[in-house]
Amino acid sequence: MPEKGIDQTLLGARITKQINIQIANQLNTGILVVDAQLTIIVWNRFLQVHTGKKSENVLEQSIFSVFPELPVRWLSRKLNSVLQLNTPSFCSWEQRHHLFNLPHTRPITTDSDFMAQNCTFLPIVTDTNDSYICILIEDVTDVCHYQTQLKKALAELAKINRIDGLTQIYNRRHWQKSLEQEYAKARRHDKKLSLIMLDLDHFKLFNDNYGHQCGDMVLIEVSALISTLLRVEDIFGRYGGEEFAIILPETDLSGAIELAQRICGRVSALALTYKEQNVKVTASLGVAQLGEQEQSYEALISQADAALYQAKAQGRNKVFSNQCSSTLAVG
Ligand SMILES: Nc1nc2c(ncn2[C@@H]2O[C@H](COP(=O)(O)OP(=O)(O)OP(=O)(O)O)[C@@H](O)[C@H]2O)c(=O)[nH]1
Repeated sequence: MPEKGIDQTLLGARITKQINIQIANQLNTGILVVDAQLTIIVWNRFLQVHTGKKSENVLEQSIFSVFPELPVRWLSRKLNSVLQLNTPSFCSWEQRHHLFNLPHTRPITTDSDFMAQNCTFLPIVTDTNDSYICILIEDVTDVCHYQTQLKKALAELAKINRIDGLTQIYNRRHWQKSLEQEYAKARRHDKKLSLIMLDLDHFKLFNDNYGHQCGDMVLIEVSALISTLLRVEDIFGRYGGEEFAIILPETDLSGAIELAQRICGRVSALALTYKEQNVKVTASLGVAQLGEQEQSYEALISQADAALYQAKAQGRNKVFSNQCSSTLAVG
């Protein structure tokens, strides 16, 4: 009877071992077990398929000789802490895209030739008190690919949300939001803030005389030119059809007027051609500096707008500044 019991226990253990091996070989996850010296003890079919290395060629070998690409210092430290603390550890594809150079088998084009991996490091202690680490390598190439695509799409959407499609400068919504923030900053830190509103002169004539495409070309070229004249902190946006606006943080009125005059001169000197015809463009500009009396960013826009209106009324291709309700012609 006792002998039969021992036989059955041995048989049970053997069956359990075979079941475990078969499960390990059918899983779509790499299973790698190493001992305390980081020598490979278990190697499943997934790893055989993805490395092209059979178990007889890797068992009893150091993990670092089978995978020379592994970061030795980082992984040794990680595995040692798993052994010493007897707690699992994890490394996601977001931390390291892959640890093991296993080629991915997807027909999709991804940023890497290798399979993205989530790796789990599990401590195993046997009843004879021997320590091992089971490394599970999960193929997350699809997750990584679609998340990367999603991130790119979201970044593109965020850009579309901020950028004017025609001129590639900030659109009105983003520009106005920026002005609101700059206004609050200027008020909080008692800093200077100026604004330039710019409107192309008789712009309707470009469309009427040469067609809408010519009008679009003028808008693109003028905004590209102005972009080259600004500092990185300046915030340039398309306010309306042929109206542009520039926020000038930490800039006083004289600095803003100087810039506006430079822009006015450079726009009128712009040599544009459309279908072999010379196209002449000029702009009118209104400048305002934030003063005590403006209680909102909208009030600052109104000041610059009033100055722009004066520039138009006084014959165009001019810079006007409006401060403390006195209008000053500067162009
Ligand atoms: N091609 C083109 N035209 C636009 C665009 N947005 C607005 N416009 C045109 O810009 C013109 C603006 O005309 P107006 O507001 O009369 O101003 P203006 O002709 O520039 O005259 P002043 O501002 O008084 O000098 C209109 O004909 C609009 O159709 C655009 O994206 N592309």
